[in-house]
Amino acid sequence: MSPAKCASTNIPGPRHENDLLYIKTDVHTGRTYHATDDIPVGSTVLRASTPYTYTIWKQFRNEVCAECWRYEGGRRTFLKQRDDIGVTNPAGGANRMIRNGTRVETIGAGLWFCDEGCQGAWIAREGMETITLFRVLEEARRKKEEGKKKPNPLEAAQITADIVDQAWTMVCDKEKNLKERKKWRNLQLDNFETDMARYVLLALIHLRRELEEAWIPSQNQQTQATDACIRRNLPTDGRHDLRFWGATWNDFTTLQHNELNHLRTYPKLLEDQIRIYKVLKGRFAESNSSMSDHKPVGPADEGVNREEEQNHGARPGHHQGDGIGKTADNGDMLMDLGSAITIDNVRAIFSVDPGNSFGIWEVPLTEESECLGFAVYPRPSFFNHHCSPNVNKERYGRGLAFVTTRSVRAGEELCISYGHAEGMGWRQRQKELREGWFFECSCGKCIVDMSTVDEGT
Ligand SMILES: C[S@@+](CC[C@H](N)C(=O)[O-])C[C@H]1O[C@@H](n2cnc3c(N)ncnc32)[C@H](O)[C@@H]1O
Repeated sequence: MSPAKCASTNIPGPRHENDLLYIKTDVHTGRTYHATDDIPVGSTVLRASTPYTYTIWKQFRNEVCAECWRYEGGRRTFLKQRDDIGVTNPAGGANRMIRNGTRVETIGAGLWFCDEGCQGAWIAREGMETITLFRVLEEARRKKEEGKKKPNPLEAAQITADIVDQAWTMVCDKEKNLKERKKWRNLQLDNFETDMARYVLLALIHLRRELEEAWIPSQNQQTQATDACIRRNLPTDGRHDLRFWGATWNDFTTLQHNELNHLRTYPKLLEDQIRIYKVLKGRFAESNSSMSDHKPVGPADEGVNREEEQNHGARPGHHQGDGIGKTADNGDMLMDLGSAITIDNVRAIFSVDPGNSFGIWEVPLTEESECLGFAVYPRPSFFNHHCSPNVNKERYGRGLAFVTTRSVRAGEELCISYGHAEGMGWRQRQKELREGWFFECSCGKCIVDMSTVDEGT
């Protein structure tokens, strides 16, 4: 693959997407995009350069570039950079550089990159501290997958709004008990839960940054941002600002919430979500959290260096703190996530995922493409579904472009297809959309097909 394919921000199309679209609310299908003017076939009507939050599944994590999402059918040789390894650290506090001739590793943050360009771009947007936060979360990942001890998971029929509220109220009550909360620091997550926790954590980090009026990127982050932009021939200010994640928390949370539908379909998820909340609260929002205690681990558990641990048990510049102003191993200040990790926020993040997220599909898209993860892009989530859509979604790196597949008249609704509806009969399409996206499709094609459908079609 040529380097140009790594340029995730290089998406064709207009910069001011709202010139072509407006949102109108329909009583049956909610908010939906319409064309402001006649639009020719092949026009990009909307693009999103990066999701607000996303996750790449663990099984693909070391095969996919964390920045441009390049994937080569499981080959790994193109992934030259990992986490923040090799990143120049003006603060001088790096813990995983070459020390006494030995590479010192801590547990990985689970980020691999094609090259320094992709690594720099990721760091420019997310900040070095996000790597440290991911590393802390990865420490909660169970080393071995175990069968879960969940004797009596709720049945779908038992899931009601009251039951879900009650379950979270119990968590809220337990949270008041210091002894109970201390236990949360050591809770572990299985692979699926950790992957979901990464999705939640990234959204919380973005929220926290937004709230943190006083948050000023460190000199190190600014240098990284500027370098990455220069390398990619991008402007060094404005759009590629450190605070740019494609949308705001408000954009993200105004998406349709689907908590109840989702939990009714997968009742077991309620326990997973609660466990994830406890882990996030326990590790990122408690005094003396594992962020402060973040240490190298031993060779038996992923490239450990015991000597390093002994020598640097209490590393310089490393607070055993109260969650505020902790210092990361790289010298940057770690943000305090405590105020962002609330039950309401975590529930909102979970309830936006179903029905709004886009699968991160291997490109070029074929029948055999792998689904590498999922991502939520707030603006594109206002596209409604149509079984014969007039807009197609194309992935460019971590960005999406939405392109008309035929000419569209001013005022016409612009729709994409959520799944692989093409070629399916009406009943099958309805079933897929009901089970996967929780709605009865009332697109123009379904209305026509419903009236002409034969029994059993
Ligand atoms: C990704 S959101 C699209 C934006 C949504 N209309 C809103 O107001 O937020 C998906 C939701 O839109 C509605 N929707 C989308 N396409 C639809 C269709 N063809 N028929 C009925 N409802 C649809 C359903 O409520 C679905 O859960």
